[in-house]
Amino acid sequence: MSQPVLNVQGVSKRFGGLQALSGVNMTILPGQVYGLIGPNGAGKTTFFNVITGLYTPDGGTFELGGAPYKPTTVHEVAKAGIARTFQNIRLFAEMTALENVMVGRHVRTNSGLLGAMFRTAGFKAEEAAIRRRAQELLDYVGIGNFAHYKARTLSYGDQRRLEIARALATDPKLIALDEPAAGMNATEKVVLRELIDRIRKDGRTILIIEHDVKLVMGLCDRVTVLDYGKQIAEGTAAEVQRNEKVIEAYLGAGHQPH
Ligand SMILES: Nc1ncnc2c1ncn2[C@@H]1O[C@H](COP(=O)(O)OP(=O)(O)OP(=O)(O)O)[C@@H](O)[C@H]1O
Repeated sequence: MSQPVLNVQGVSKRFGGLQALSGVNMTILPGQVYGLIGPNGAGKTTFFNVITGLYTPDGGTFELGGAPYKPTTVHEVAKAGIARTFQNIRLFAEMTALENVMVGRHVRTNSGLLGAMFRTAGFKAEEAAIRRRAQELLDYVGIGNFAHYKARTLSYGDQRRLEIARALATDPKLIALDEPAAGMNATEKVVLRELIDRIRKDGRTILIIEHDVKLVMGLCDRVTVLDYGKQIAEGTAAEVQRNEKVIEAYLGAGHQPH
């Protein structure tokens, strides 16, 4: 078996009296699209926030590409190789699409602050390379024509694609998408699905939280289901879909996986 991209075991997180995550395990192999689903309040966002350094876990072990990593700060996690998008889009609204992606790329650059201040030759060459790469990524996600538009002027679907481009700019080992289809219409969802498929085909590994169960089932190689912070099922989309506990959790929450 190939080395997992992400291997986390026993992840726990408590908020006061609420056990938001209890002993969650996840192993994601290279090239997989891995889905994380569950009813509202199940702990999906908390899990994302823990593995990406936004929340400090109460317990758990964390490995990325076979090496332990400490999910202590967002910056450290980005450097270690996880890039994420957010349920509530977080772009620099007044910056252009291109600039937003360039910011993402800076995680991987060498010229330090002094280089930037004195605009050294090395800095300028690096900046030009970053700009080229950022434009390529905008083209890749299908919004290359909007490179010079301010992020806030883009449509909702395009802002989500811009977030994906920015995440890709860090050359992540794992790209974590937090409800990428939220608020999208049916046509935008089809385009998103094609994009995620393409990202996978290009050798990336993807973790995705998604409420649209149909999208998850069509896209994911494996799926984990959380309910009240506990992992109630893990397996292929087909296995998870016919799991009694999963059906019950969704029926109890008033909606059914289909
Ligand atoms: N910062 C926080 N402080 C206190 N409680 C929190 C915090 N973040 C999440 N919780 C609680 O932890 C539980 C899990 O929430 P979480 O947002 O992870 O669920 P979710 O599965 O992402 O839900 P949704 O699908 O609605 O986004 C909920 O009961 C929530 O109220």
